Amino acid sequence: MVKQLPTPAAPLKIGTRGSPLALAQAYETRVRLAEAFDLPHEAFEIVVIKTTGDDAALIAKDKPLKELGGKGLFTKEIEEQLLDGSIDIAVHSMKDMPTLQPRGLLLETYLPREDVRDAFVCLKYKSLADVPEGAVMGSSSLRRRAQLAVKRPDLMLSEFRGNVQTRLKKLEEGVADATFLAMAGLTRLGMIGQVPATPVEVTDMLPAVAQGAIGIERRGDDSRVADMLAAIHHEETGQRLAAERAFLAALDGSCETPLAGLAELDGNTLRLRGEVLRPDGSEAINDDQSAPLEDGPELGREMAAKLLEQAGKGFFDWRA
Ligand SMILES: NCc1[nH]cc(CCC(=O)O)c1CC(=O)O
Repeated sequence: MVKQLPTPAAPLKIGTRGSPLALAQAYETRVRLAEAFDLPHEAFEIVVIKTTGDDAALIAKDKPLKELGGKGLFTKEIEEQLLDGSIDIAVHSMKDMPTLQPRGLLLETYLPREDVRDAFVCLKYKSLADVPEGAVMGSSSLRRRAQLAVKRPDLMLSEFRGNVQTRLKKLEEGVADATFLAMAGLTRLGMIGQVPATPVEVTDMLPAVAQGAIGIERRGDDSRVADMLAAIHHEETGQRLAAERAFLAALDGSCETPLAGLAELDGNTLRLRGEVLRPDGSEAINDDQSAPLEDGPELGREMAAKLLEQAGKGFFDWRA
């Protein structure tokens, strides 16, 4: 079969969730593809897919995500449509992606990574250090909750979710005094400067594995799409995520477990920082190692094994 580029008459279908951030990520993918192949934007159709995790009724309950069904909550319906050919590619926040994809699908194309840091978001105080004893922090992220519990055991924690706009509204309503959001999301939504957000250095709060990275999933046997995606793949982001996701996979974690990891490149050297925590903040174990770039995934696995060994008995009981 002759390989053909998409046309306005037969557009390539880009599947995405419908949240403002998910849409911004899908539009960015469309712009990069259109520019790489000098095609009109109409050659790419954005297809919005509702997932179980988007169900407003579930989100409103402010329950921990784990109780709502765990892995694949925001991806199952999208991957089904990718497998049955209703869409051709799917755009995801890599932070939310399990380390294994369903049979028949590949997730190996990454766009250039955004700011990896978390942002302290608060209408009253400039930084976490200014927050008075006993204040209420809103977060449903197990990682951020555990990291906060280590740093500021005096603060209260409340479940806090919804898209960025919803969370800001909750702050205005006084549901919580402050929260954390990823800088990447705020940047991609064009909200930097419009919301009271202060970046938190990674030495103060190590980000989630793959934070700030967009991944594009495809069918494994679709060579036309594979060739197209190769043109927009960002290799450095791929190398960093390979190390971080090897670390995550070896810890059997997901975005809903309290662990953090960040790989950075300096020439041909890859530096990996990793952290695992007890959910209540009573203990945090860290490591910081460097290796030749090509050994990134191996370093990720080794670091995971070392942290597991240090953690000792009972540390991971929260996973049961
Ligand atoms: N789990 C939700 C989620 N998944 C990706 C992002 C932000 C964008 C990113 O980190 O790439 C967010 C929201 C947040 O943490 O503020």
